[in-house]
Amino acid sequence: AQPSAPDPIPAPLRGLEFGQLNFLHTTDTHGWLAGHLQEPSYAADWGDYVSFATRIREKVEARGQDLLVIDTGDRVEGNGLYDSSEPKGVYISEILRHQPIDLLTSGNHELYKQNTSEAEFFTTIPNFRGNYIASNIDIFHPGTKELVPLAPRYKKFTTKLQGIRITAFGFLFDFTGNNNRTVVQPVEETIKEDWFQEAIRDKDVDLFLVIGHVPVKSQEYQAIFRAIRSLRWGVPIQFFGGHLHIRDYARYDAKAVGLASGRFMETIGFLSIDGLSTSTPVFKRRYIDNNLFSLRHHSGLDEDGFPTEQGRNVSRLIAESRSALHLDEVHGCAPRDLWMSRVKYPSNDSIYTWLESQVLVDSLKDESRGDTPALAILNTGAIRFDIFQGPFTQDTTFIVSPFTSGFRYVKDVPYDQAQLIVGILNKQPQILRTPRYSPFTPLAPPEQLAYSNDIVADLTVGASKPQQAPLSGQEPELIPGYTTKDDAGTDGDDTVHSPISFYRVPNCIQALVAANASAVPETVDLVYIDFIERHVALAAKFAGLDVNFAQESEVYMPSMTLTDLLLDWVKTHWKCE
Ligand SMILES: Nc1ccn([C@@H]2O[C@H](COP(=O)(O)O)[C@@H](O)[C@H]2O)c(=O)n1
Ligand SMILES: [Zn+2]
Ligand SMILES: [Zn+2]
Repeated sequence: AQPSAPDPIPAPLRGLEFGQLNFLHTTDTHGWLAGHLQEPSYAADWGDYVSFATRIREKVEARGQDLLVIDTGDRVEGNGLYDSSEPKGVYISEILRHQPIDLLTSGNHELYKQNTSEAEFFTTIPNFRGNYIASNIDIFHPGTKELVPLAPRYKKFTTKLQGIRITAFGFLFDFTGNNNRTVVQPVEETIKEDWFQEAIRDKDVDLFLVIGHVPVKSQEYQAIFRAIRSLRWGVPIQFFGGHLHIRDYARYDAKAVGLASGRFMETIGFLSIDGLSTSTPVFKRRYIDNNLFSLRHHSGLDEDGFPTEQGRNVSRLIAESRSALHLDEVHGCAPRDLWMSRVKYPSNDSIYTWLESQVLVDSLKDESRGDTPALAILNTGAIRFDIFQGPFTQDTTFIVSPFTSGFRYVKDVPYDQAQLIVGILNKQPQILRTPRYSPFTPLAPPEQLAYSNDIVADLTVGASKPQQAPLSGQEPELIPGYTTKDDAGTDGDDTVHSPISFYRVPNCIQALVAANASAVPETVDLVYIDFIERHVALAAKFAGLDVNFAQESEVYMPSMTLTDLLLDWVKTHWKCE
């Protein structure tokens, strides 16, 4: 049976302040279109979002105002609904298209693999007829082999009710890990192109709208802001961003702001602009917790009035898709919660400590290498979500570890030098993982940024697994969750939460896998996830190793991915009572 999403939770809410032009924004949904089945705060699904967007549109249009719905990429990779189908993504693209999205663009995850970028080209882009923009991405057309824009570079349009004239761009940050059938032009170069320079010289524009898979506090957005502002000092500029998986709001000047709306369908971003043509436009932002209590409240409708027929159909489609994919099939039962950053690393409840000390030690072994000890290095970014105590399902498998990266190794490397590599990788700034905060937020001197076990106390951070809303005595107890601090202050979240502590996580972890755990080996097989090969190769050089990775590395445990390794371990070790 399909488990139903947890009941909505009553909590103190801040309302939406509508304006002349209103936006709803999602980013980095990573396939979580079924919502969070184990977390009441984020349990609404894409069907509920379809109903919500309709209800908000009805509300603002009744006041003569306009609504635009935006998505800024990374719609793929990270959830069983996307990753467990063959081919990947077939259910997701069918579900996504039922939300009328006015403007959307690509994230880096749409470009890691050739299949994924071609699915964008042949399915998602046609599904959103004319609304998908790709200002700095090209693709080699799979038929003609010619290099062509992935989608139109920009779009000029007017809004439905007020005829607001908008020129919209859609950018990806300066990403270099894309597959070789695509080309990502650095933003700083794209903005010198004639088409961009002409577009920003157009005088008949009331608003420049820049959507992108780009952090709102980034050099890329600063460059776009400067390019537009240097020519068009009086025109408002609205940015929507993503990629860092955080809630964030940036104020570039009195007429230019940017909003980032979190990750994994936890957040629906809301933004309104009033007084567009005045010298002092007013911007209001809200980060909505994606649950039915919030969505109904902001729509001003109850359980019966809120859902639309279309929304209900999409929720049904999601349930049917999950069923077809057997996402609720239980592979084992986790005996306790394991956290990515809610506890210190290393510690008993750290998912990374569990990986190092149990999963890798028990399961990493290439039969062809006999008893040769291995030193295994993983990037912490390969793990995407916490594990909650209880059933570990087919869905959990991909939620925790969606990527198809396998292992590679270099034989017989001196252990003394190999064991230095992880330390070198962890001295780098955030590579190989998504930082939970903006790199522009001053946190600590740079030398301390690499990795320390300090609590990250007052950051804009995400929440995991909020408790049920306990009401004791007169005072409602707050539910732990997002307590966002951004350029407009601390009142952005719709739900008033108590804060959650987060701890820094290193870029990489390592485990020594050896038959005789107490002996220090002379040489080891240096094993690593193939995704991080170029970083490991560079760090190995710094460690004094003379290894040509392109020539000397080989596949370790052929056709075994980290996902397979984890799942096998869970099936063997986490039996349900
Ligand atoms: N095969 C892969 C692909 C990605 N990663 C990790 O994901 C990070 C990027 O994800 P965003 O959602 O933040 O764009 C990347 O930095 C890696 O940490 C991976 O491990 N393996
Ligand atoms: Zn992402
Ligand atoms: Zn991203």
